[in-house]
Amino acid sequence: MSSLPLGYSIDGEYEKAVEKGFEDFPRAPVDKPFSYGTAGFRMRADLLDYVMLTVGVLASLRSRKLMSNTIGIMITASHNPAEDNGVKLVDPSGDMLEETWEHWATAFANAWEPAKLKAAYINCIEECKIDQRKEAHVIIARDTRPSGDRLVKALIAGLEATGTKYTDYGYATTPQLHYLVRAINTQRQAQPYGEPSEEGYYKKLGSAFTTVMQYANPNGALTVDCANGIGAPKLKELIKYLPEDKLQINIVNDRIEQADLLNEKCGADFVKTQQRGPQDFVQTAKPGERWCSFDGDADRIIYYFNDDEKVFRLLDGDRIATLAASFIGDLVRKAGLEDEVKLAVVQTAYANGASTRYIEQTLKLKVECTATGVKHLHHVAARYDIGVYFEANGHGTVLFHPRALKAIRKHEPQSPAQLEALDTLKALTDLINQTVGDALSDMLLVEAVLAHKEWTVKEWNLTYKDLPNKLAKVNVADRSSYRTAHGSAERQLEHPTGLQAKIDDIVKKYQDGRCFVRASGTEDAVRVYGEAAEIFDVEDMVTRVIESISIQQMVLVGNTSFRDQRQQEEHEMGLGLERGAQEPPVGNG
Ligand SMILES: CC(=O)N[C@H]1[C@@H](OP(=O)(O)O)O[C@H](CO)[C@@H](O)[C@@H]1O
Ligand SMILES: [Mg+2]
Repeated sequence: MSSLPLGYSIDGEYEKAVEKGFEDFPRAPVDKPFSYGTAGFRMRADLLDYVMLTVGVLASLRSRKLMSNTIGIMITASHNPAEDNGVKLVDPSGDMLEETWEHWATAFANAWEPAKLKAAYINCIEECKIDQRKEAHVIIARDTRPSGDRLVKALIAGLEATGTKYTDYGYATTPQLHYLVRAINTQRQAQPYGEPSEEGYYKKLGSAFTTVMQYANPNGALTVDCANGIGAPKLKELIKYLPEDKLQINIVNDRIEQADLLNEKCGADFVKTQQRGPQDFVQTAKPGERWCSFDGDADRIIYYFNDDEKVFRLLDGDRIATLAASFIGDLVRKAGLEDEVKLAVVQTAYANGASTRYIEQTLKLKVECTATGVKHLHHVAARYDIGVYFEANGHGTVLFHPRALKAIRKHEPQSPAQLEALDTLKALTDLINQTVGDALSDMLLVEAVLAHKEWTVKEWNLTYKDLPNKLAKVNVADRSSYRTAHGSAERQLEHPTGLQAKIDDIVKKYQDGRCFVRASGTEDAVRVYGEAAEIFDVEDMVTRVIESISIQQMVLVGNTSFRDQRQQEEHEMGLGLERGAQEPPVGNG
């Protein structure tokens, strides 16, 4: 046993190796600091090697801090183009990395030289009281991006430098990695989450789906657009574990060997933001055919179809949330558990107002609104007996609190109908990935609910009518100057000063108008979301709000970058804005 103070490795071997690791993977020159955000680190893959090394180092500390439990590392850039990549950490429960540790990830990634990385490392050990003599365990997985191979090497260098035991699971979807982490860490508990292997994941989903479907008839074919990503081979594998006679799945966009096709004019993000289907859909889909799209790492899913007039209809995350909440709510009632088990739905400000109204007024369920980013929704949903959460873009899941699981397990059915409801409910707790939104699991959930309700996509779409809406993006030089007010669920800007009053003035002119502006957490842009009773009103309102941001932007930029009044005027004219529309300058904050 070392005679060093608690926290240090024998002879400082890890500290030295961390310092040395920096020399092998020097930090690429970048124009702004890295930041561990909503989706971990995400950027052009050629800038990421050093970041990977530091993530490996951090994961080892996180594992040592948490009683040597296994930490997950996922290498993916989700729906971004193929040349990007990214990395995120998964905590032992299968949740995302605890928020209080994000600043360590940022600090490590921004250490400019070997001595600084070593200092940040020692700082973390001291502040978090980490005993390095404890074992560290990590598992790794990645999506299909070509840069993944190289980046794994940098990551492993960080793990080896710190004496971490690791297993590389190769290719997996992000939710599969979350599943594996939880399954590994609960192996020796009374209620293990599942077999800790990829096969265990398929077996769990397959057998739960078989149980849920024993009370329902097949409901026609589903076509799945896999975004030319990791979802394709994993869905093909999953199909082997599903009851053949209950669901027919056709797969499109499964060309993972052609890296540049990843997310290219296909996938959940493309469909949601462009409000149109991928090419195969446009060319082949008949009215009423049921389609869905995954994103690049298969943690998001969006459904859609063409109606009889060939109008494209999107069934997004809000629709999946309402479908799941209504079905699970009915099961809870039918099972006789409505007094014990309460349900709530968690959304963000991007949820369509019509969905919120439908949940509150028709389904009579509680709705909570949180900040954007799954981790915010997840934490709020986890407080409820059953918390259904989805972002409008199709990322979400349903969480069953241990007290709800216990109530479901212990309940004695009083009739065959109660037994059926209870059986189905129990199977749903296994079918639904409890760690994170999961396109494969969510797809089976939607398919099961539609089959039980004997609904086509048209009937699903009829439950409520979406308010016409638009999500736009304005690229800005410094998104950090756009800040929303605390407690406003990101619906009110408090900075730049005066902009919110301008937006309020615009919005009040439109029937059922709602519009808000917030800085993206993942891109150098601000997002503008608007909805109103009529589509032409939405267009008009969003255009005006964008104009007011562009003017604001010029004011902000004008204070710092324009050489003179003339250059600023030329810039404005280039944007086609009228001089008279300009606001008096407000400070650049
Ligand atoms: C409006 C929108 O869709 N925002 C997305 C996007 O976040 P932004 O912070 O808006 O860039 O990426 C996040 C990570 O994938 C996702 O959680 C979120 O829903
Ligand atoms: Mg994703």
